[in-house]
Order: sequence, then C-alpha cells, then structure tokens
Amino acid sequence: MSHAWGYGPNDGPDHWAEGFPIANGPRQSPIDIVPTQAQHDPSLKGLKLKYDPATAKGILNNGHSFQVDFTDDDNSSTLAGGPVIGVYRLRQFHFHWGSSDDKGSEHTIAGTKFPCELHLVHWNTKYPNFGEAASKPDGLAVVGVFLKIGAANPRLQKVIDALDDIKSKGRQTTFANFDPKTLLPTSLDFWTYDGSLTTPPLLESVTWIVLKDPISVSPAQMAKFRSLLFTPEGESPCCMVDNFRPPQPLKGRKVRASFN
Ligand SMILES: N/C(=N\S(N)(=O)=O)N1CCCC1
Ligand SMILES: [Zn+2]
Repeated sequence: MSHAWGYGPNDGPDHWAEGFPIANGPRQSPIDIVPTQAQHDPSLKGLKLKYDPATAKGILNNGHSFQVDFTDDDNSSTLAGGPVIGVYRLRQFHFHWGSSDDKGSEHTIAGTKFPCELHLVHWNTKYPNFGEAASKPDGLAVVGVFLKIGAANPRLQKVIDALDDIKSKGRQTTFANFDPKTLLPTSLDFWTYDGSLTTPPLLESVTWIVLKDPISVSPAQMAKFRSLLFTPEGESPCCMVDNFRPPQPLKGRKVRASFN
C-alpha cells in the first residue's frame, strides 16, 4: 500500500494520520514553544558539537526538502551533552520553509513563525545504525535552528549555490568539505523536549534541541530555496514551498530551557 505523502491539500499534514496513525500520538512534533512555560533546568549540560567537514558527502532533493548527507560510519561528526546521554552521530541536515516570509518554520515561539527552520539530524550510537535508532524512543536527536529575514548569510551561500544542481526531485550532487557548525548561532542556548520526526513516518524517537537564537537569511537567499521543485524532471513543475508541519498538541509534555 502506498504511503505517498506531501504538503498539498490532498496529501498534506491533515492527511498523514490515514497512512501513519502515530500522527495522533502522545509525543508528536513540532510544537509551539512558550518560553514563559518552559522550565529552566540547571542540570542540563552544554551542547557538545564536533563536526568534521570531511564527513560532508552530498546534497539531494528528496521531493520534500533538500538534505546534505554526511558519512556516519565513525564518530567524526557527533553531538553529545545537552539533554542527551551518550554520543549521537550526524546523519544529515535539511530545511523547512514557506512560500512567504510570514511562515515556514515548524516549531513556533509563542505563536511566532519564522520563514525557515534548519534541522540537523543525529542518531544514537548505542544502536547499530540510523534505521534501528529511528525506531527507539532515545534513538534520534535533532538540533533545530530558526532562520529570520535579515542580511544575506554568507555561511548559507555554499548550500544555496548547490541548489541549481538539484532543482528537481531525485537530483543529487556531491557536496564536500562543509562544516555545519558554521550554520549555528553564537549562542547554543536551547529548549528541549521529547518529540518525533516531523514528516512521515513521524516516529516518536526524537529528542528535540531547539536553539533560542536564530541565524539570518536574506530575501534573495529565501527565493533560492523557493526555486526548488517538489516534482521530478518531466512532470509539471510544483515549487517546493510550505514544506512544514504545523505545531502539534503538547499532551502534557514539559519543555525545558538550558538558560534562565
Ligand atoms: N522528518 C525527518 N526529520 S525532522 N524534520 O523531523 O528533523 N526525517 C525523516 C527521515 C530522516 C529525517
Ligand atoms: Zn526537518
């Protein structure tokens, strides 16, 4: 049975529960983060991010977003500390964005939407591989970073310059020597909560680590994101925009803050 999903009126987030009943589960993502309701947890450690640029492998239009993939056969690029126990390996990063600057992020801050959100996906090395980890409640850790409209961000430019080569679904190209740490804001202050993948299969295996501070992106850079296509070559083109899931019910979950 096909579980084809997307972000359109007939296959978008409102339909995902038809193929993925966990969509109505107890720990779904994203959520609206309400800072005044988050509890500062002084026991939270600082995030320890160690990324080796040599692990960057390729960039792919997967028909839902684009992702930069990393070799994850050793602990060259890892996340530790913060809310997680143990060592998590970087697998890929990708983005979600809107058709206009007033929407696009998946997480929101007291109802405020950002035009774009970056996700760096890591898996717990206590499990043998990403696929196994993705099915465990402590299997994945995703760092979320908001992008807000401002000056052009030179650290995004290498990613943006690669987009011309992956315009259509299924297109991929090499993407080497890139340090995703350059995409992060100066402060690594974060909110954290237990959640899920924000796309099917919506597995409830993600420890979310959402950074408080955004990075900048210019209108012209956002236009480049919006020039990508959901559709493969040869099909009538459909611009890749509004590839975000809206916030999901908190269902009693606590959001912790690493800062006061
Ligand atoms: N939905 C996802 N990541 S996300 N948006 O929850 O960070 N993924 C699906 C397969 C690999 C990552
Ligand atoms: Zn994502």
